[in-house]
Amino acid sequence: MIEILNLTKKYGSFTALDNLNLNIEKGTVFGFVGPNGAGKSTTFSILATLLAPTEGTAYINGFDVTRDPKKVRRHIGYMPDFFGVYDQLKASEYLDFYGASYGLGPAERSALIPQLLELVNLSHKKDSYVDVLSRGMKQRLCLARCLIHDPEVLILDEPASGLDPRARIEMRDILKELKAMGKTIVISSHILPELAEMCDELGVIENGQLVATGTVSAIHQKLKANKVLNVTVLDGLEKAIGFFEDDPKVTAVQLDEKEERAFHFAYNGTEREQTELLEKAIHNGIHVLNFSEEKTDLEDIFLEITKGDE
Ligand SMILES: Nc1ncnc2c1ncn2[C@@H]1O[C@H](COP(=O)(O)OP(=O)(O)OP(=O)(O)O)[C@@H](O)[C@H]1O
Repeated sequence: MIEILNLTKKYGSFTALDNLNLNIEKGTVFGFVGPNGAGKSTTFSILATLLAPTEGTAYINGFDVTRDPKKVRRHIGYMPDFFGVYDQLKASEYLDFYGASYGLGPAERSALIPQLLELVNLSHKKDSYVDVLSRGMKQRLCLARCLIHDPEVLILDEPASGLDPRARIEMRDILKELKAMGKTIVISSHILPELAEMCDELGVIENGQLVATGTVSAIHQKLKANKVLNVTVLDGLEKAIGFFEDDPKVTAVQLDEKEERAFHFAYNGTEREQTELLEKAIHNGIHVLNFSEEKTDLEDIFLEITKGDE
């Protein structure tokens, strides 16, 4: 559905996107995550046909964003990270205006607009002026605007930014509904846990390069290969450290600063090898009080993947 091929964007001598390659299948919710300035908006602007790449291109539904921008636009709904709303219009008039600019007739618009307002939970605000809506409501109205021509692909640049937790949940639920409707959704955020909840696949972007792609669990798994194990012993700390240091899959053994008798190390063995290591330790007379894996949450993973960023 979306194919990104060798996409590169330079601003003068600065490379904002560096040879991006990616395939996104129909019906996928794909999350682009990366720190500020990583290149998310640049990628989205190119996909939305608003910015020309320096090299490479992207295809949406088979149409080239550089050669066939008009056709591409028919297939996409784009929500930029910053958008203006017209303050002299009511919510329903705002959608009516956009519907008309997409060439929908009056009858079609008056049938569609209540449905869209309902989808984004704004039916009760149809007669409110757009400029007095809350930020979350404005974001949802903007999302409704993106849907007016029933595009197959939605390109949403940080749709949940600046929203409070409740508004985020509302936005997430709406995206779930859109996924259930079969839309292909590309969404960006610099908050990994927020994206992980609603995406099928993730691409981590840093300094214009895709540094990891895959399902949320695959990315998790990949990083878990370098897990950290914590060990506390009842006594014989030195003997215990010596024992673990001898294992070829153990590296970087370090004493715990906060707890006596405790240390941790990086471990790249499998789960089975990990259980065998514990059995062997006990067999060798190490009095193990605690043997546990340090929990890495998604934030840690994000920091780990993007640790090259300043
Ligand atoms: N018009 C421009 N001229 C020069 N540099 C630009 C321009 N637009 C973006 N950049 C630079 O390109 C890089 C990528 O910017 P981009 O807006 O794509 O990042 P982003 O991942 O969307 O960041 P954020 O999360 O802060 O929105 C940044 O270093 C930015 O300063």
